[in-house]
Amino acid sequence: MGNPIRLWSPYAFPPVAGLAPPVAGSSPPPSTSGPICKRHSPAALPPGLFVFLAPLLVQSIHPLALPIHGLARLSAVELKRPGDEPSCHRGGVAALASGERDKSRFLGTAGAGERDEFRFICMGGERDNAARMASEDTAHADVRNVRPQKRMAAAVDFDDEAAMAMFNFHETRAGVRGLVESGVTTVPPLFVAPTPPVTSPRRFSLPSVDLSLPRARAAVLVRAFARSYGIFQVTSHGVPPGAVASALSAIRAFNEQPFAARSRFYTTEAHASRAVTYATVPIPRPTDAEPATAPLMCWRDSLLDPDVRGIPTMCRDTLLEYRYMLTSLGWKVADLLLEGIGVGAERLGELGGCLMQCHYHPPCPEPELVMGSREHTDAGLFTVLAQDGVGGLQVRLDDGDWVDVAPVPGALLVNVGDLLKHDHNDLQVVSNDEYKSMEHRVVSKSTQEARVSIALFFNPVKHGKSDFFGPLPELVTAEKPARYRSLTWIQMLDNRSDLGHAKPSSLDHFRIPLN
Ligand SMILES: O=C(O)CCC(=O)C(=O)O
Ligand SMILES: [Fe+2]
Repeated sequence: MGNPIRLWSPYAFPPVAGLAPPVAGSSPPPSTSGPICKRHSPAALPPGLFVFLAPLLVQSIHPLALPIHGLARLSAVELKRPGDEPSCHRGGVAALASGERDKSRFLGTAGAGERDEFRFICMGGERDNAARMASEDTAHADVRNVRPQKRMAAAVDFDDEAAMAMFNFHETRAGVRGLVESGVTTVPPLFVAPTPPVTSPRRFSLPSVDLSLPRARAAVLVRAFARSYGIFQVTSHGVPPGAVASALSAIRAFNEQPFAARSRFYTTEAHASRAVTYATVPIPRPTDAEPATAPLMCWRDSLLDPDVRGIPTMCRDTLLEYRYMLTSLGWKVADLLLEGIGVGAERLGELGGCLMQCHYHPPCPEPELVMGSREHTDAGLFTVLAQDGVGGLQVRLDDGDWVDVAPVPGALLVNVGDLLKHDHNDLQVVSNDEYKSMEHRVVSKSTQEARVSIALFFNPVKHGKSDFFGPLPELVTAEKPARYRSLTWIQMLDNRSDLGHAKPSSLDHFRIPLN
């Protein structure tokens, strides 16, 4: 089989040096993420040409693919198993490429997601068809619970070309770094931000807390900065600078290995037996304003949630050590955040969910056109972030301006998440709006240098259907009534997937209007 990438449309990707198709059985099935987007201009490719090329394309990208005729539209359904608790904290995205049966043959597999949902993207079939096919083809799903995915049902018209381009991109298993290696001089359309990110020239210094200060003083500062910004940096945090530098270097080294070595890890699926997902995953933003756009892929490759079993050996020890140290720092920060709102540290319970995401932002030939990470707030309790010296992280100030957060050697960033949970109480929700979560994003700053960052998300340990978070009772008074209804982690994530990860926050859905 030749190179699986065909230069067939403006969305096509150039060949990647050394690229070989995955060997059947040696790697997970091809997968593509399922952002939610609407149909956009069909003018990019004459429909006749598309129909003509589609069978060739599908055959060329997967050995099992059979010709299909009339690749008309994409459909999606979401399946949920009733009563299931979320089993892992990962986005569950599955891919289906169409094939023989009713033009909807299952080629990808379903990924168990953070809400045990399965999202199928079927090419060539209508939604009902997709639902039927999905229920026939997977043993995981309860047919009675097949329901059209909320937004996709309304805007199911994924753009065929864009979705196909995404499929192709993932098929290369080479990531964004692969594009750069192939010598692209322009950014493929899938990565072009609908609105190029604008940076305000204003200088912004991130507030800083020296953790070697007396505890009471540190708590006052943490409180002040968590209230006014929702993001601050910590110094004298006890994590040796060498440990941070080594972790960042290990991620760089992993991503800069030759294609053959790194592509083994490339998958967009959450794999039970491989707790690492190395992929470029778009952050969907269903609320994107008209004109509708194709899914925006971020200019980055990420190792998501590397757990002991899955971390590539070349960076395993370094990352585990880093994670261990950062977890103790996380405890310290959690203590201070709670103390800052007058809640005893003994109420902290267990900070169970720690999720690590290691981002590699390759240099970009047209940095002004891409997003390294789309604008968003973090969902959980808080995040501790390490970045190298390249820069690109930005925060949105209250007046809407996006400003650079210049990297400070040795400092780590703390970012308050939407949900500061404690036991059955809880953050911005728990803290009854004492703290805020700040919108942030990453832009590309360099045509030459790759940027590396590692985010460690501290999430609620209990995230079942009966684990409700709400404002801590001691923070609710006659003067300051509860600002949020109680919610579960699942409801929170559902709202994020419906309403996007950026502000106005999906949290607003749970806000109690003040008279
Ligand atoms: O890469 C960064 O600096 C930020 C990453 C981030 O915001 C995230 O992973 O949530
Ligand atoms: Fe973030």
